[in-house]
Amino acid sequence: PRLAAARYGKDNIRVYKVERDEATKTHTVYEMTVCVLLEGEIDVSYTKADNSVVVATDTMKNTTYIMAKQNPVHPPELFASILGTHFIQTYKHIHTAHISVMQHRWTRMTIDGKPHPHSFFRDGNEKRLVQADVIEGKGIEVKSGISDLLVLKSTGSQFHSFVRNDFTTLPEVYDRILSTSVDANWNWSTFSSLEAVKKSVAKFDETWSKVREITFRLFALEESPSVQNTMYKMCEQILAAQPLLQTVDYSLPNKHYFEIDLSWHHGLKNTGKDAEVYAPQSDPNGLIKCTVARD
Ligand SMILES: O=c1[nH]c(=O)c2nn[nH]c2[nH]1
Repeated sequence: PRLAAARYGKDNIRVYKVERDEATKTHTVYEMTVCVLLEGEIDVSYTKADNSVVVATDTMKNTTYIMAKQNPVHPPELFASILGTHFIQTYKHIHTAHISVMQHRWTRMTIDGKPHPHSFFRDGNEKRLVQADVIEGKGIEVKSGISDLLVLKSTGSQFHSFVRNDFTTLPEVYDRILSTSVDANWNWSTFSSLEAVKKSVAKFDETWSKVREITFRLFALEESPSVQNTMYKMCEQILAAQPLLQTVDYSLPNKHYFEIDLSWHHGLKNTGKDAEVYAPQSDPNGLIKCTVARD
């Protein structure tokens, strides 16, 4: 047998950083979970028990904290690129660094109508994601994303005219609840170096905001004929908004809410246009995926 592939590192490195503005006494906080996985001339550590090539995963954890201290941790695309570049520059036998960053939400509190200088709350389970693959001799491949952005609309969604046969029971519907948890990713054209990432640094927050805005607007405003069509339109608009993106992909679970027929209770109407009380379903759920390319 031969070692066909190998990468190793430290996962679930939790990092918090506070930036203190001395002039305004305002703090900004960031919290993220980092994964570092390295590739290179490391085979002998697997095949020959030769640890001379092993950068300990503990060292990677230490390095992550030091780099977070000495560099900006936001936007996460920049920090991931800095961290990955450090590894391939510092260890000549390491040729690829896979860095993933999951940024958690700390949204500033508004107290008496004013943004509070150092108080925040976790407004949702939504995460901002980055996967940066720093590849020696090639450049930096950056994939940005959001996950766990849970949305619901109480009408403005339909699903009909689908295949109907002797396996089909789903009724045609012209007015339904639509709920999903958005996992979206957008892939940047390869950056030639860390310098190129730094030149584009303003684009990362800008694009993340644009993706959220487009997702919310289309979700809310579209009379959705299906999850498929609405997510395709989101991807189209995101590609149009940022020329540096090559592909956009969405993965949307369909979180179903079933009508409850209560007519057995003295004829109580609660279906169709009279439906008000529904049974949210945890499973099974639809799962609709797509990748849209620019070309
Ligand atoms: O938007 C939808 N797409 C589908 O493919 C589907 N299948 N059942 N319900 C559905 N809703």
